[in-house]
Amino acid sequence: MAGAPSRCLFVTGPPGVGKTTLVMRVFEALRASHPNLTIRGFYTREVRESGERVGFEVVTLDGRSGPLASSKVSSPESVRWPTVGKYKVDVASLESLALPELQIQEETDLFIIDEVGKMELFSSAFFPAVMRVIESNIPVLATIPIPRNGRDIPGVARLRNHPGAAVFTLNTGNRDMMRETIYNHLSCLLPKR
Ligand SMILES: Nc1ncnc2c1ncn2[C@@H]1O[C@H](COP(=O)(O)OP(=O)(O)OP(=O)(O)O)[C@@H](O)[C@H]1O
Repeated sequence: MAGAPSRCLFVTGPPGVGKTTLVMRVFEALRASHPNLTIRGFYTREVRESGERVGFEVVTLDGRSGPLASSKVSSPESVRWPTVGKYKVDVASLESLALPELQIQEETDLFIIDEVGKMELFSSAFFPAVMRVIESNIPVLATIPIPRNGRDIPGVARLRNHPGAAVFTLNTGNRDMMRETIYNHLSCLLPKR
């Protein structure tokens, strides 16, 4: 007998392949087809100045945004912030936007988490909050980085190997088909309201 359909959908793939775009298109499509569902979460997007990438920001699905990381920040407190490449990570800003979105609430029908990556994992509260979502019975669509040299960053392997997880690896040739597959999968999983 076939098992229960996966409730935790993880989208992975190389940088720039279209993970955020896929997740946001699925979100928009679900919002149109299932207007009464409560979908919570956040995504991350680049911040560009004069064509140059200068950082990333966190955007909640209800449209609030704040910094995630920047190459331009120079405030005194930022001296102690963790860095990824040339970017300083504003953990407090991430936490203030993302953590409330990951609270388990009965009325939530779907969580969207873009992404569980190196920057987000500098927050010691972030991964436990993601695990609570994964271990709840609420469906989740999340993005995770592709393993480097065959290795996941710490923590991400726990998501990938979680019972009930399905991992979708994107490339430019399959991303449109994957979007359809994920939308259809979630449509079957979500309540009909
Ligand atoms: N299906 C698609 N068709 C055409 N262009 C796309 C598609 N998906 C993504 N793109 C384009 O590719 C670029 C990168 O997309 P996106 O930011 O979604 O990638 P990502 O995998 O989330 O990147 P990162 O790893 O940096 O977070 C964007 O300019 C986006 O418009």
